[in-house]
Amino acid sequence: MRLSLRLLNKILQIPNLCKRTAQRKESSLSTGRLQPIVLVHGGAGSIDDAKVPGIKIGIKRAARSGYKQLQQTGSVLDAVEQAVKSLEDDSHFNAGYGSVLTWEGTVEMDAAIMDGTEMEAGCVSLVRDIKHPITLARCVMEKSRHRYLAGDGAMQLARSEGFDILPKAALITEIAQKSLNDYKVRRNKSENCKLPIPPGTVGAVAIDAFGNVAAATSTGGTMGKLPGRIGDSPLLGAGTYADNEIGAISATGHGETIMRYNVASRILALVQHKNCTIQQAAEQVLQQMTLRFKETAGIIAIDHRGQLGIYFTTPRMSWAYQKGEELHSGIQAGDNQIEVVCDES
Ligand SMILES: NC(=O)C[C@H](N)C(=O)O
Repeated sequence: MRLSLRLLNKILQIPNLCKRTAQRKESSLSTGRLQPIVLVHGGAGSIDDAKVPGIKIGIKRAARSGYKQLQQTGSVLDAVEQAVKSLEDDSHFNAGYGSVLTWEGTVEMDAAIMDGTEMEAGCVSLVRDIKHPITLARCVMEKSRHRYLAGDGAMQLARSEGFDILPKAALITEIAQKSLNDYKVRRNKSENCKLPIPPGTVGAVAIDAFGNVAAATSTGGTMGKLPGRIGDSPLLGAGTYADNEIGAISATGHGETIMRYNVASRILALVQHKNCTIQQAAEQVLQQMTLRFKETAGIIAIDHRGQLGIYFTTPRMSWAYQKGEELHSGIQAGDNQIEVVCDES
């Protein structure tokens, strides 16, 4: 066992930067005394000041609606799905309604959901004309014999499971159309114009009182992407992951890099094998990724004891979480605004 861990660390080339703080605790599954938390993000990137107020409202609403769902059904999977649905409905975010457009002016969405208890997962890519790709991802997990469906096959499942298929262009907002037009103008002026990563991918992680965790991520991808392009969000171990023995993660940022660097797996490996806190692990992996690839990203994460990791190498990332009556939120490094909220239920 020792040998194989050493070997794994060598293969991953994990530097021993994190202190060994504690032995792994007994499974929290036996205690049932953790404080449930739902933590969400609304994408990492350069967020315009003008968009901040709307994003703040949407991100806090999503954390609260996921938390309420957790209280009602006790299911972390329901909680992350509900939080992400709330963000998919909100045009401030690049997921569901408000998704960015492909070079052809169409919407193609990716999503994944993962349950840390059974390590069950569902993923979809190249999904069109449905409001909630995250629910379709869950459907893949629960209703199909596969774990990942893309394109026509995913749409066929959506139809057979009774999803509303919206008229073409129903998910396209004026802002998304204008951003694509502007990008095409810039790109025509200079071939080298870098593909922008519009923030707004959304994600959620949650933990219940027993230490069960789940993760979910949903996105329209990158603006002006080629049709058929798939990002990191639906790839398990890159943009999304959950394992009750370690924790749950949702990532956002430059998908082509996050998938190559296997961001979620690397962070969880540091927590599991190096006794890093999830925050230390997130900082280390994202800083290394940014150094090596010159590309940026952000993550939200929760470990199996309910410790949080929130970190980004982009200028901003919107996030919020509810824990009991406390609603925490932020958008810039160092932010942590705390409000007390009371749910009527
Ligand atoms: N804004 C994002 O987070 C984009 C997403 N990671 C993708 O590459 O599809």
